[in-house]
Amino acid sequence: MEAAAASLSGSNIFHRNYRFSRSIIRSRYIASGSRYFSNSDLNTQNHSVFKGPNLSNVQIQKRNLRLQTNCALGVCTFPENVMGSHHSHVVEEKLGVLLLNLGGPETLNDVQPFLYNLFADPDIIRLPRLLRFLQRPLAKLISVLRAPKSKEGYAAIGGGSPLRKITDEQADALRMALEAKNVRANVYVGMRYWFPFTEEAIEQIKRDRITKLVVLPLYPQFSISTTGSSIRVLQRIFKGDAYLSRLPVSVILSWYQRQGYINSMADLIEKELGKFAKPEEVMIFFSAHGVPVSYVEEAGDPYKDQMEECIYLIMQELKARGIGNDHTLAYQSRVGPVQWLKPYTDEVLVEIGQKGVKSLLAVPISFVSEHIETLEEIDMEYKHLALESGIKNWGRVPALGCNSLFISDLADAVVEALPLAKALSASTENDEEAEYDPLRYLVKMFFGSILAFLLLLTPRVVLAFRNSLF
Ligand SMILES: C=CC1=C(C)c2cc3[nH]c(cc4nc(cc5[nH]c(cc1n2)c(C)c5CCC(=O)O)C(CCC(=O)O)=C4C)c(C)c3C=C
Ligand SMILES: [Fe+2]
Repeated sequence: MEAAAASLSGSNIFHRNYRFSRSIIRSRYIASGSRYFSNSDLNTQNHSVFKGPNLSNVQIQKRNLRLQTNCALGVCTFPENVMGSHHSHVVEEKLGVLLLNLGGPETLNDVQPFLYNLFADPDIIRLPRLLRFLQRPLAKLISVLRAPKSKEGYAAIGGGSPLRKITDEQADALRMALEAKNVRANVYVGMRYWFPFTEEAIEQIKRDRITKLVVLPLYPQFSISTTGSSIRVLQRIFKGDAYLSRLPVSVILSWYQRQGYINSMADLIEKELGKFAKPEEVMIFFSAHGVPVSYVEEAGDPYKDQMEECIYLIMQELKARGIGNDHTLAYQSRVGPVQWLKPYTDEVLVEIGQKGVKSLLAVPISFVSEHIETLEEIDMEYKHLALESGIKNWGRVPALGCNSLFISDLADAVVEALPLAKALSASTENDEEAEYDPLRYLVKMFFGSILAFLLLLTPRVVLAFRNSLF
């Protein structure tokens, strides 16, 4: 988020279907094709100067357009809450930082309702508009079917997700890092699918009479399914709320390109490489959480591009330190019968094992806390698969968690976002979401359940789900 919010005009850089249109976000994504980053727009060190290998001018131009999504939102105001700054305001400024995260079940009994919340999210299962009435019945069905497999995973890591505890620790660490930079702030945690829900965090923010808010999703790269989904929730909550719609807010959409984050990832990799007998022979294996291909190709999700750039930047940093190992990127954790981003982690592990790679360092890249997909999927399933496929020496980079360089960099990101805070003044024009009507909801649920049930009896669907869900 080292970018400033330059001109906030025009259409959306997410092409075609995916639009944050009815939202706070729409008008603030920068889209003017002719506008390239100027030095005053961005910290050019990490953005306009960056050139990936073998990119044509058109690609670079496209890439720069995409990079503009990294800009924080809003303009003006000043860091009144920076301790020691002088101002003549009568109302005392109270800064809030809202950390957004996914959330995870804390007990095995939470698993099915957690999965229901996840699959009921239209940014996770993206149904065509005409079929949206099926969302909740489908979510119910899929969550019930998926729960046994998920429960096994959570049982294997101690009976629940560690995400809440880790995120709370990160919130605390961030508050202290801000304080060390003379910025006093309340730091809140808002989860998308489990407690403490984003709605609860916002309620607390209102009770605390926060006067300026920085929203910081704990996902380094932007995806429709993660940051995008959480921002939609914020839009819904802010809309129509007199206090919230006037609250100056700055949203940090992605921060994978920040030097502090890149350096702390490089530090972790360098340290883990040092544990191998022959560090230079180790393949660095980045494993990112996948998303369905349609997100990227049809909905314009910048996730894949940002992931590739992120890895490029980390490898550049390692190269600058004299570390020139081979590396590769693959995508893990696919769910359901659709195509996900390739290559798939499990397939690549087998392939490189068979090709004779003997030492491998797994680097989880899309998330900054330990969770089921690092502790169970990578540490157990993928490690087993890799060793079976001929890899002899296995290592895994820990998630960043409360790494002090990393947290300090997040604190810098917050400070940089402060002057960009702007009231979101939610617009209701063209609102797609129908007002809540209980009768309409019941009718939808009834017919939706019947349809979902019939759909599930279709032999093709039965087969697809059996292979991919359980
Ligand atoms: C950047 C990170 C993530 C992306 C992108 C993402 C997309 C995505 N996820 C699912 C389905 C599931 N995800 C689940 C757990 C889960 N997902 C992420 C991160 C991203 N998801 C994390 C960190 C976690 C773990 C949370 C925890 O409890 O520790 C699960 C539940 C676990 C399981 O059953 O495997 C599901 C299901 C989809 C469909 C999707 C994109 C469309
Ligand atoms: Fe996920």
